Amino acid sequence: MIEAKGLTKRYGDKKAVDDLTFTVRPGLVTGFLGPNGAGKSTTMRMILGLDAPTSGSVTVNGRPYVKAVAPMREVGALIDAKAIHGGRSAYNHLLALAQTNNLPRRRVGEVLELTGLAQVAKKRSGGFSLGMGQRLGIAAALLGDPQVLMFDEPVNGLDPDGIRWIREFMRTLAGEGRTVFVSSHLMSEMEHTADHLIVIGRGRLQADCTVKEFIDRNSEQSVSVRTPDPQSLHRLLTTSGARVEAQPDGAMTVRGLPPARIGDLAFDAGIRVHELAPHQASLEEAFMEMTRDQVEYRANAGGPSGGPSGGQPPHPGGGHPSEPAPPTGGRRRGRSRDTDHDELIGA
Ligand SMILES: Nc1ncnc2c1ncn2[C@@H]1O[C@H](COP(=O)(O)OP(=O)(O)OP(=O)(O)O)[C@@H](O)[C@H]1O
Repeated sequence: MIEAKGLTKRYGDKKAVDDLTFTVRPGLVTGFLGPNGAGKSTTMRMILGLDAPTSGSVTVNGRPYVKAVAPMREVGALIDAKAIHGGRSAYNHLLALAQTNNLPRRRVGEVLELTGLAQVAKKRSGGFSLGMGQRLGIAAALLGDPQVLMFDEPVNGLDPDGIRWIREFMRTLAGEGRTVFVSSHLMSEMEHTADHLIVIGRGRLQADCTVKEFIDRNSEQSVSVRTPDPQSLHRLLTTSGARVEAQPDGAMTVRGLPPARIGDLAFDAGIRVHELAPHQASLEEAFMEMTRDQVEYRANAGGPSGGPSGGQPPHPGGGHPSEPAPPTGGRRRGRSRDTDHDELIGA
């Protein structure tokens, strides 16, 4: 269990983390979401005792993590998978960690098996693909068989197989009763992985709820309707209080009325309906809606973002650019998820 109370971190006059209070519970995958610069990495660093809070506190299993007697048995963390000695084999890397942390040698073999690295255990880790590197980072996190696991952007840059593997692995770890806390900017990924969400924006807590609650609160359901008589239905629905938007493919998107009411109104007016399809917003759409005023860095139309890329590990000693981005316009649709999101968060 991770508990933050009034957790605050200031850098000069900037509050990177601002009065965060939340609990990350065992047996669940808790997604930690926020646009670039929201304060996710700073929060994770404070949980691990790598940064000291300006005020407030955070505990792991009831104690500040720096006071843990056997740190690797309490928390396993994947913060920067590239932080390994490339000349060492996976086996030797894990063995060195086990020996310096007083963990049994047999755990090395066990975590290599668990993460599917047993076959390549004797190969130099410098030659590993990104996905194998992530597996090795996860193997290291599991070495002490900890109850609490923290992953900072674990699927960043992975191919679909690698993403699926990590997703299923996290679900298994939570299924074993462990606390799994994972930051990500890939909303579509979190939608399938997380049970619970903690969302922050500009350092402040924005939401602490289930994925479904978050979507319900931050998006409006719409209904796609097709009819051979669009003009009449458009008029009817508008006079009944709906907002109707004609789509280029002939369908209309209706907001403000539930599907059953739309069907009843059309039936009563003798208007045929050929399609009536409710659209549930995705987590990404709900997230965009909620955080559109809180995005700190964004790609310029003419070039790459001045901000850091999503999923960067903590910024050792280096500051971010400090230009706040202006609020975006309305919600945009009909584009690829990743393009849309990357542009918004400046990844
Ligand atoms: N060492 C530092 N010195 C000064 N400012 C910092 C430092 N580290 C972080 N910040 C600032 O704190 C804020 C939060 O940064 P943080 O890296 O925690 O956000 P994040 O949500 O993890 O974003 P990203 O996904 O870009 O890593 C940003 O405005 C950043 O500029």
